[in-house]
Amino acid sequence: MPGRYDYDESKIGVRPGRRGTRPRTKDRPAHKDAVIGVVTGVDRGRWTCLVDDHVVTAMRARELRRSPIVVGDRVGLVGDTSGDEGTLARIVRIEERETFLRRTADDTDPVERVLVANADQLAIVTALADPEPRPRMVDRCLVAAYDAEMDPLLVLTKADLADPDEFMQSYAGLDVPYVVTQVLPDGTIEGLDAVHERLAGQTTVLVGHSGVGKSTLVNALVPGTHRAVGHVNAVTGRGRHTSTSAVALELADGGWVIDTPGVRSFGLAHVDPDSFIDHFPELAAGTENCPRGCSHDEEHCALDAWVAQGHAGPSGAARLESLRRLLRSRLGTPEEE
Ligand SMILES: Nc1nc2c(ncn2[C@@H]2O[C@H](COP(=O)(O)OP(=O)(O)OP(=O)(O)O)[C@@H](O)[C@H]2O)c(=O)[nH]1
Ligand SMILES: [Zn+2]
Repeated sequence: MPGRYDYDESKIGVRPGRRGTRPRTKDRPAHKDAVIGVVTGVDRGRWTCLVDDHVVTAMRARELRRSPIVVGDRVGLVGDTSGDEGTLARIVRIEERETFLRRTADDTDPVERVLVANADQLAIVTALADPEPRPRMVDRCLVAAYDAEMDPLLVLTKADLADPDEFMQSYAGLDVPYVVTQVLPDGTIEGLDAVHERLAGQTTVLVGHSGVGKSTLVNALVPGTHRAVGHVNAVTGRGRHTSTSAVALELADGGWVIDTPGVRSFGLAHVDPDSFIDHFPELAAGTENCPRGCSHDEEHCALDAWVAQGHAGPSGAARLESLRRLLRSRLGTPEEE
């Protein structure tokens, strides 16, 4: 399956880089010469875009001044799109996003932000020890993935330090796929093949707290990227904040990984609780008897009876508990993690 960043002419309606072949429809954008690129990096007012197979640096047109343009966005580019040294193209439009990962405004950041566009998988990287896993953060990431209509994947690192079974027990009620990795004494990563398999052909955003081994993983997945590998601070258990801006990296066997060093957690106030009931189909039908506006985490919720009557199968109770945990995680703040 092609990744979302591969050009699909049926969707975009233009042939990137080839002029004069686009259909002349009446809602044709103003910039008829624009070529389509994919944003792979953003740094201080400059966007790095991939156009066909070459890299173009671009600025944002004045009329888009207020529009966030994020990694993964497909954009229309005009001006010098040669990508030659010293050239600068101009982004004149943003194509409609298929998905977007966002976070709500919170105490530390007053603006709701789109973090990454058009990705289809969210890999939540968690060390099994050093630093200790943070289940609340994982739950919040799961909710963010559901909200963004992205598939979650748990990547459990440092299996040399702790057994994954205990951690995974708390996810028994959720059908979240997971892979387990560990760095071997010779520096190779056990479990890397399984990670490759999960990432192949997908556009995957990697999130995780500092020090979990995310950079180590990215360097192994995309050799030659040289993501800075930090050291876990013995006192705080946190790694150094060594890398700063999100970047999309192409996998050799198809697909993309997007590393998001700045993203450690999600404010989730924007998330509609009804949006993730859909991820629990065997419970969703049971909500029909709920009182109007039921939060599904209250006394009169009909789901308790639904599960007790066996409608949700043998794992119904565990699933309901997981659903409620996610519902509650939405109400907390990232600071409580
Ligand atoms: N024991 C053990 N250590 C690991 C493993 N993977 C990574 N590490 C170490 O964990 C530390 C942090 O790894 P990084 O790859 O820098 O972690 P990160 O998540 O990218 O952290 P930041 O760069 O701070 O965002 C480094 O000292 C790594 O060598 C593993 O599987 N086992
Ligand atoms: Zn309910």
